[in-house]
Amino acid sequence: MKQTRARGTPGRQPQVMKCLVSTSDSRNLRWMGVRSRNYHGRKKNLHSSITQTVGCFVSLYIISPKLTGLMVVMLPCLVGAGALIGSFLRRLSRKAQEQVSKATGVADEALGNVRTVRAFAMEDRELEMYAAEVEKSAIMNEALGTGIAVFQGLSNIVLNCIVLGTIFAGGSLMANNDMSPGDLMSFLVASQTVQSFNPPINCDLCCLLTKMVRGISAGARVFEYLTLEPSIPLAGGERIPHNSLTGRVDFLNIYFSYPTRPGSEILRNFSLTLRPCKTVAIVGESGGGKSTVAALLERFYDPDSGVIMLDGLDIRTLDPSWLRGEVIGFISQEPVLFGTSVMENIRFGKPAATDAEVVAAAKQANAHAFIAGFPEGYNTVVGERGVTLSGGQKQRIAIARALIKNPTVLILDEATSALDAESERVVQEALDRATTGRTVLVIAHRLSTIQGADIICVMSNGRMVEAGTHLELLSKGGLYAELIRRQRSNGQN
Ligand SMILES: Nc1ncnc2c1ncn2[C@@H]1O[C@H](COP(=O)(O)OP(=O)(O)OP(=O)(O)O)[C@@H](O)[C@H]1O
Repeated sequence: MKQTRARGTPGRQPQVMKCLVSTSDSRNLRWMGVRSRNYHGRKKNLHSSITQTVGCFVSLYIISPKLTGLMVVMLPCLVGAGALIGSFLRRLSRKAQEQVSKATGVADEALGNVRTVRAFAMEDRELEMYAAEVEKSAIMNEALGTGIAVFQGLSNIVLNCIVLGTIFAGGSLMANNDMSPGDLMSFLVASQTVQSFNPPINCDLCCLLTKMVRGISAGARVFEYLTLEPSIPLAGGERIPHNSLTGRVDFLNIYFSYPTRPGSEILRNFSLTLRPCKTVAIVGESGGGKSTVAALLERFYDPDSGVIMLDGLDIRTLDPSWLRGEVIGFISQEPVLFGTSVMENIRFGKPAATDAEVVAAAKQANAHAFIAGFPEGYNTVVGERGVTLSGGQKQRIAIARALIKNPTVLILDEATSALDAESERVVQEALDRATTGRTVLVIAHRLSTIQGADIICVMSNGRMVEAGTHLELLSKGGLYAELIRRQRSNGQN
């Protein structure tokens, strides 16, 4: 009896029963492979545990060959049934894990491409997609949790029945004088040694508690982010009726520094007017603040002082989701595509677009021919971030995505600078077609691409230092002429 109490808490329910029950819990989990990492962690103790178990069975056989025989017959049946249910739960667990990865993938893609998502005012749709994936994951994990709970409960009942069955069978043997009371007690005590193969349940509870504490602290950070309010609201404000929108944009005396670098002023007293249906190009040295002008127009940030107006209205009074989703089209140097089909990528610009509208936008962007050449046409999946497409193809899909919403204002942020000469020609052709009849802001490094712009603005240190047509600026012999000279001497056009 002394030995029986050695591993448990004295004075609690019969030790043999407790040991067998606790054995069942850890064994259940191991059968299911749910705690396979812990199992591998205990590999070192495996040899000694096996030796202990074999020794235990030998002792049981010496005490009562009949009871041991009964145990040897019953155990494989139970292990078999457990393995079957365990493999089912493992499959369920794998599917639940895959679903969690899928949900994480959706979030990862949306957060990784947050500028594109915001530029198309698609935050709500991305949120809905993520919520749907998380919901599926929750359902699967609930089913898995229920499965594990039912399995554990059943196992505990079965193992308790084994103890009772052993006592019953032992009692019958005692009645026939085939076994002494002492032998039965020894048999019950020896059988508990099997549990040394597995840690007791309180160890599982400790692990669970540790995980819970870790989960709570990790969750606190998530909730912290969830309660953050964007400094610029995503929606709400005035909208200008489409038929009266001209697309005139005025930047008036803008001063701006990024919130993360409050001391460094990127734009200083910057003023610029984009006239309806005209193309304005911004050029200048790298880091001069050209892309920042586009970011302010998209209202990714608000200026520290000064006003940006659309058709005479301060854009801070306008609905940001309408401004980004319907008025402004944005094409960047590195087109960001999502890991869905070509059709869905183009439709990202206008979720309600029909298939015919998608095809029309693709034709306008010089993309229809190569898309139609794919075996699956518009249903071709472009891979994560469009890896299965060339730079020029990705850019033309991005142009189609921007054009499908028929934007009044189009921003091209170095849209062809990452392309080779041939791709640039095809993309430029698409852009020339796309810019007709819209207010266009072009940000360019390669000066050869903007020589036809109605106005070219030259920026330096956050200010506009020159403005005029290509010929006017060349004849002026200022910074623009110097930039042209530098590019020519570097072998660029
Ligand atoms: N999100 C940001 N947070 C803080 N600083 C930024 C951020 N984005 C840009 N900057 C800084 O603002 C300055 C202007 O950047 P911007 O991208 O507007 O220049 P650019 O003229 O477009 O340059 P390039 O021609 O190289 O693209 C740079 O010094 C840059 O480091």
